[in-house]
Amino acid sequence: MDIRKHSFEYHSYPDSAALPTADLRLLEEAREVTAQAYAPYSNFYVGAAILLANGIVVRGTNQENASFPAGICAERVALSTAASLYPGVPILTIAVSYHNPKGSNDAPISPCGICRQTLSEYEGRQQQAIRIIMGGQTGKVFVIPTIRHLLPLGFTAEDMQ
Ligand SMILES: O=c1ccn([C@H]2C[C@H](O)[C@@H](CO)O2)c(=O)[nH]1
Ligand SMILES: [Zn+2]
Repeated sequence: MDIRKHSFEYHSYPDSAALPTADLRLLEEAREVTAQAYAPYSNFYVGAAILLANGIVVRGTNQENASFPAGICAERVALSTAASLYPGVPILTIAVSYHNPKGSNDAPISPCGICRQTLSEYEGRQQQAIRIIMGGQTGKVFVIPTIRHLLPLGFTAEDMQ
């Protein structure tokens, strides 16, 4: 038996003003697009903005449903849209933000388990890291260099070979 350990490094910025310009721009898009979310059940409005290698930004929002499990997160809406409109174009970075009208908006949120699995699949397919920027409307911002860090010991296509 041996003991193994996972740890990872990421950047934590005190607020978005400290971000490199391109990252700030992408986070601003994620913040902005929260206004297009359809979240009448949770009232938690999430926005995602994906920067593609061709320079195009694709945005997505959470889309809820009266049948709750049919709802889909902003990250997966943005990923599916990017892959459908620009197949084969690598994803460089995804920024995720939210608007929580009844609570606080000043801390980063991190993707749910299903989105981590989905993000991992896209990262695996393109064989190039996807960076992820997480931030609220204000406050601290985290920048994580690869999705791999968010899903240690994740299940992948290789496990079925
Ligand atoms: O990273 C996240 C976390 C939550 N949600 C959505 C799912 C649901 O519509 C609402 C509350 O969980 O926020 C996202 O879109 N992305
Ligand atoms: Zn999710």
